[in-house]
Amino acid sequence: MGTEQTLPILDLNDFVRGDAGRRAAFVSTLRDTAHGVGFFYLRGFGLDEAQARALFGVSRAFFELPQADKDALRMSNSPHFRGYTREGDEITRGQKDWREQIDIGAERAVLPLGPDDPAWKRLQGPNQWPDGLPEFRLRVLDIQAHLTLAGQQLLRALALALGQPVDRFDEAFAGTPVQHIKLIRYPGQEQVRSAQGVGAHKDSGCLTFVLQDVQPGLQVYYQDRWIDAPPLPGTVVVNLGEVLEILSNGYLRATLHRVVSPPAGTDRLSLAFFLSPRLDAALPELPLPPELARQARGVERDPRNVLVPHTGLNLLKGRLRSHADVARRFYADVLAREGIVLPEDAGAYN
Ligand SMILES: O=C(O)CCC(=O)C(=O)O
Ligand SMILES: [Fe+2]
Repeated sequence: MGTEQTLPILDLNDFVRGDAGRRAAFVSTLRDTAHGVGFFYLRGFGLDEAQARALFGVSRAFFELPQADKDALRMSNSPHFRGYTREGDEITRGQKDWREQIDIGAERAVLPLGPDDPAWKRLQGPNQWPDGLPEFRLRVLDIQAHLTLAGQQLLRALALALGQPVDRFDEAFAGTPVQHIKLIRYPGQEQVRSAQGVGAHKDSGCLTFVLQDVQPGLQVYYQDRWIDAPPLPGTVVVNLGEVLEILSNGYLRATLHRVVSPPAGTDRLSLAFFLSPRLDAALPELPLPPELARQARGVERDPRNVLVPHTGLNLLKGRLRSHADVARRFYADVLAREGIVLPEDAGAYN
């Protein structure tokens, strides 16, 4: 279980506004952390504590809506994988996850689709917003914008940390990157049949930011033990996904993590933000300098989730597997063409 060990804390202002010395120190700590535990707290990411509290205020207002109102926004309405998922409808490693959530992307119009256009173009489109909660939409889009900027800065620092030109990732993340938010509520243990808020997993994309309300529960697997990552005011937790691990031949680490359901009588709110390149971006290669290449660990590839060097295709494959109901309803042609077999119940989380 948890130990006294804590994750490093970085301040993004050191990189964005610092002098040469602070910038260099930030890049060096980021390199060690992203190669080591793969998880850290970040300050100075553009959102103050009051804004974070207000976000969780509207998040709670959403989850307290009558079940029928939430179900009206269910994800299976949306070919873009946006919307509400009930507790227990998501599975990680064969076990149900006990959390309810709403998935929200960038608010963009659907892309015009010709008969020969690739299926991943269907991922872009509008969100499903709750009626009567105008502040919900404002707060969520605001935090999406802040975390996107922070992510773009962090990627510049990561490029330097990996001995690349500072703009190595700029183009892939410019303009219309994929900005996927999940607002999540984990019910207390008296209401759930296991303590699995979300089972142990690695995130599949590039960068993940987790903003937590007041309840702990997030744990990170490092050096054969689970380290607690409780909420720390003024910070967001950042971790790396499998795409960065693969692009760096395992120099960067996508770390296993999970959420333990909160104690009986409580619940836990969090927001996870997954930043990926533009749908049409090819993933940039990272030829590492020799001193880093020597420390690259290689990648453990998961035969159930083979990554291809294209963002839209990768994301679509992950989403089809996670949300079988949406897949069957809107992507039957893709399932047939690609020979994808979905699990009977819900999809496997990835
Ligand atoms: O809720 C959290 O603290 C983390 C959620 C998470 O790891 C995920 O959704 O990928
Ligand atoms: Fe995760």
